[in-house]
Formats: sequence, C-alpha cells, structure tokens
Amino acid sequence: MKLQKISSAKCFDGEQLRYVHYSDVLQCEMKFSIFLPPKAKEGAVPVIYWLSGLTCTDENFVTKAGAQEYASDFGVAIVAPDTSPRGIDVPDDPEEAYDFGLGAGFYLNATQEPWSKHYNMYDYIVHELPQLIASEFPINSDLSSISGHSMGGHGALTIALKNPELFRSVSAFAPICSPMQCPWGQKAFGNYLGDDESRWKKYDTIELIRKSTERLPILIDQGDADNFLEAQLKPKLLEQAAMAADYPISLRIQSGYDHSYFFVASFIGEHIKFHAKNLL
Ligand SMILES: N[C@@H](CCC(=O)N[C@@H](CS)C(=O)NCC(=O)O)C(=O)O
Repeated sequence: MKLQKISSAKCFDGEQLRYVHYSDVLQCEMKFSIFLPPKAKEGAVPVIYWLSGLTCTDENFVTKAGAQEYASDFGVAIVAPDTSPRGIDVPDDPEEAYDFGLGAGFYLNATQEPWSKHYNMYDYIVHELPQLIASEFPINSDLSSISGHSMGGHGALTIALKNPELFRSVSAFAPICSPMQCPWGQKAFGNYLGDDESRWKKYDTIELIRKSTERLPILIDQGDADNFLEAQLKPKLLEQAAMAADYPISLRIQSGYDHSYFFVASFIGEHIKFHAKNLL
C-alpha cells in the first residue's frame, strides 16, 4: 500500500487531511495527518513537522491545538505523524503502561529485542516520512521546521540537533529535556536501547546540545503549573547545558499553565509565527 486517503475536511480555506500507508522502516501500517494551507494550491509551501507526546496519535494535535488558522495565515503545511508503530504484530509494554510501547516510541531506533523490528521512529521521522511527503504533496522540503510536545518535544529537539541541515528552526512545548535523567526516559531507553547508558546519549537533548557545532533558532515554552515539570521535564537542565555550550535558546516559563493541549493551544500561534519567520 503506497498512500490511501482516510479523510479530508476544508479548514480555514485549506485542507485537513488524514492518510494511511505502509512503512518499510516500522514494518506496519501508519497513519498521519497533514494540513495544507490555501497557498498550497498555487505551489510548494514550507512544512512544520509536529511530534506529539505520550498516549497520542496523529489526531490529538489536529483536533486540540487549533494550529490550522495560523498555518493557513502563514502559508505553511503541518505534518503530524503517530507516536509509535501500530498494529497487532507490534509489541507493547507487558503491563500496558502509557509511558512505554504503543503511543510511546520516543523517536529513536530501538536496538533491543523484541522492540527493534518495529520501533524505529527516528528513521521514520527523519527519512521515510519526509520522502513520502515530498513526493506526494506540494511541499518544499528545503523549508522544514520541527516542533513537538513533551515526548514529542524531546523528539523535535533531538532530531533537529542531530540533523541541523534539515531544519530551519525547532520549537517545543514542555519537552522531556533529558530522558537519561528522568523516569519516563530511563524506562524507555533501558528497554529500547539496553542497559549501556553510553548508547542513550545520542537521543538526549542535554548530551546533544553540549556537542552541537551548528546553531538553530530554538523556542521552548514550559508551563509552571505542569505536574510533570520537576520529575520528568527538567527544563533547568537544558537551560544550564545551553548556557554552558554557548547555544542561545529562548526558554519561556509560562505562569499558571499545565501540561495539557490547552497550554499548547495558548501558544501554538506564536510557535507557528516563529517558524514562519525562519521559513519564509
Ligand atoms: N496519561 C498520563 C499522561 C499522559 C499525557 O499527559 N500525555 C500528554 C503528552 S505527554 C498528551 O498530550 N495527552 C493527550 C491529550 O491530552 O490529548 C497520565 O495520566 O499521567
């Protein structure tokens, strides 16, 4: 199966679309959503990749963030993939916990059995999906940015830091700043990558920012009423690492906001404007 449309709806003069295709790197069928602004009718437009957090599919962002109005105004497409491989053949956390397995792919390539066959979200987001998008949609892939929420914020930051030539800018909402130093990340990395923590470093924003030679524009928003702030997200670690590496980042602590999509919806317009400034 190459690419099949599941649904389409007119939205702010553009189109909100949903597709299913077979992924070779994940070895399963995958769904993704794409918003095309009205400008895409005239020619290729820039694109923002959006990576969602734990428990999400491609649909949470599309239905809750309210991004389409801004993407329509700025003339950028938004691609929202799923957060893990899917299907009855794909192994899940034996305890069916929300923070590992299905809905929790952590945007890495797993090296450990039984995860390594399907859990290759890094290759899917960096290689397979952009190639498919470029070949099937009016997208200028030389003009790409990336953003995400929570686990997806970790995904956006690590993928951009590892591939600065592919992106004009990166932003994140409440990202997991150092998976190596929090329970969500330690559980996922231990299972997907094995016990040798030296192998975890290539998927940890703090470790990557220390070694970065390129400088991408980075915008991060974090609510101070987020119940995952202290135990899981730890933006102070990122602020310190960025300062030590002389890597300028804009980290904004937003008073009273929690971890939900109400927080994302409150600032998504500013994030799209930030990316548009770097893309247009
Ligand atoms: N289910 C978990 C929290 C999971 C969670 O907050 N997921 C965030 C991303 S880390 C999310 O976007 N959830 C889906 C949604 O709000 O639509 C819990 O109850 O502790």
